Amino acid sequence: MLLTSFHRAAARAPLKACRTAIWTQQYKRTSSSSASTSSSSAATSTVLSDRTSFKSIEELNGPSFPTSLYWFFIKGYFDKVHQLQIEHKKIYGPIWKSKYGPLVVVNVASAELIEQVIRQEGKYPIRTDMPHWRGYRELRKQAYGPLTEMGPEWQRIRSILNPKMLKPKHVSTFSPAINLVVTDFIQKIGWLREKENGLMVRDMASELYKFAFEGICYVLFETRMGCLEKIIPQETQQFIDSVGEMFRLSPILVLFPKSVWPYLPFWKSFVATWDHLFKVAKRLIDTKVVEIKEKMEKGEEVEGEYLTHLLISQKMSVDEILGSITELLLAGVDTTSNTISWALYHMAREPTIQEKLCDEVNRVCPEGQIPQAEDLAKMPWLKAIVKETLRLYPVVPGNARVVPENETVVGDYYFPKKTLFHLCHYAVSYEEEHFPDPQAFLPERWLRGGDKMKQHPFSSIPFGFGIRACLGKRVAELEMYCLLSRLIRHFEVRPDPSGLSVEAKTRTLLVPSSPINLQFLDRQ
Ligand code: HEM
Repeated sequence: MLLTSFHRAAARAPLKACRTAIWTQQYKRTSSSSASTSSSSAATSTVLSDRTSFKSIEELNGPSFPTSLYWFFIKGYFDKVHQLQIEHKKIYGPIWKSKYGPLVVVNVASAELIEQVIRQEGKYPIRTDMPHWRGYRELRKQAYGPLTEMGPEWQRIRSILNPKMLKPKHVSTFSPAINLVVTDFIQKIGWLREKENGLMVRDMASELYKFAFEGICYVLFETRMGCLEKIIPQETQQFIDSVGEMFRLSPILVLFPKSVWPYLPFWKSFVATWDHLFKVAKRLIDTKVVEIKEKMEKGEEVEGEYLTHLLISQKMSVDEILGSITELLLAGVDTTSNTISWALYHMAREPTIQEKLCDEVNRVCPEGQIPQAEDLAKMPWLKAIVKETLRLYPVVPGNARVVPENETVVGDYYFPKKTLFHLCHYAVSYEEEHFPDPQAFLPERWLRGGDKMKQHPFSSIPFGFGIRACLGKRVAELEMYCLLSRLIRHFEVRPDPSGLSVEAKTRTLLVPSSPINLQFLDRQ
C-alpha cells in the first residue's frame, strides 16, 4: 500500500492526534483553495474549531438495504430519487449512509459538505467506474473516452480535449454552426405547429432531443445528420435509436455482476447498440480523414472545427479520437435538450420574463441580427434563465465521487480511503437558506442586486466543479443561449391550454415525466 509521508507520520501518532492532524492538513488545503469563497472558508473553520475528534463511518446513520427497497418500490421513489434526497435529509440530516448489499454510499446534502468532498478529491477524480460501458470497450478493443477513462490516461485525454471545448475564444467559433441548426429548428417549429391547429407543438423534449443531436454532431463531426428534416435519414434515425436503447439498457445491466453479462438476453442488444454507435462515428471520422488528406495533397489549407483539429494535431490516435468523440456525443444530447425543455416550460408560464428576454435580445442585436457568442455574453437575463432552470432541474441531480487517495474527513465523520460519496445536488439547490422560495422559477435571483449574495458557491453547480467537471459546459451554454434567445424573439410561447403540469422524474438524468406541449404564436 502506498503511504504518503503524512500517512506514515499519522500511523505512528495516537488516534486523537492523528484525526486532528488529518483534519488540519485537509483544512489547510480546503481553506487555501477556497480563499475566494468567504462563506465556504467560514464553514470549514467553524467545523475545525468545534471538533477535536471524529466519528467513524459505522456511527453514521442511514437506511438499510431493505429500508431503501421499501422507499423505492413500496413508497414509489424509484423514479423520484431526487425527491428522496430531500426526504432522507429531513430524517437523517445533511449526511447519511445508504447500504445496497455490500456497497456503502455516503450521501452528502449540504453545500458546505459537498465543497469539503470535492476539494479533497485527488489528482484523478473518479465518479464511478462504469463497468458496463468499459466492458463493451474491452470486448471490442475500443479506446476509452473521458467518461470511462481513469487515472493519468484520463488526465491526458482531458488535456487534449479541453482547450477547444472549454476556452471561450475557441468555443465562440462554434456559434455560426449552432445558429444554422437553430434556424432549421425555428423553421421546424413552424411546420410542426401547422399539423396541430397552427399553434401547438407536442412533446417538446423529443423535438429538442433532435435539435441537440444535430447541434452536437455538427460541432463534433462537422457534418449535418438531417435530424431536423421532415423525413430523418434512416441511418441517423437508427443512430438516435441506438443512443436511446443503450441508455435504457445501461441501468438494468449494471445491476448484474460482470461475470453473468454474456448470459443475459439484453447483453447482446447492448453490444449491438454500441456497435452501431461506433460504426457510424467511425464512418464520419474516416470521411473526414480522407477529406483532410485530399486537401493536403492539393496543397490547400486545412480548416475545420473540433474533429479536424483533433485529427491534424495528432495528439491522439484515430481510435482514441473515436472513443472520445462518441462519449462526448452521448454526454451532450439529453443534458442540453432537457434543460431547454424545462426552460421553455417555465417561460411559457411567465410572459413578463419572455418580454424581458425579448427586449434584451433586441437591444443587443437590433434589426433582427443573429446573436453570436460575444453578444450572448451581454445578456444577463438569458444567462439567469438558464441558471435558474439548472437549479430547479440539475440534469445530474446526484453525482458520485470516490475519494480514493486519502482517508477523508467530511463534517463530523472520518472515512476510509475509496469511500463512495453521493453528492445530493438536487436537495441542496432546493434549500430555503440559499434560495428563498425555492420551488419558484425566479431567474432574477441570479441577477446583480438579486439574492446572489446569499448563495453558497456550491449550492448550485450543475456542471460539476474542478478538473473532472463537465467537458461540454461552454458548448451546452452556447447551444442553449442561441436557441432560447432566437426562439423567444421569434415566438411568444404559451403553455398547453389543458393546464397539465409536468413533474420531473429520474432516469439517471432528471427528465420530464410526461410530454411538455407548448403553443407558439408569431411575435409581431
Ligand atoms: C445542460 C447541459 C449539460 C449539463 C447540465 C452537464 C452536466 C454535467 C455534469 C454534472 C457532469 C459531471 C461533472 C462531475 O462529475 O463533476 C458532466 C460531465 C461530462 N459532460 Fe456534461 N453536461 C451538459 C452538457 C454536455 C455537453 C453538450 C457535452 C459534450 C459536448 C458534455 C460532455 C461531458 C463529458 C464528456 C463529461 C465527463 C467529463 C469527465 O469525466 O472528465 N456535457 N456534465
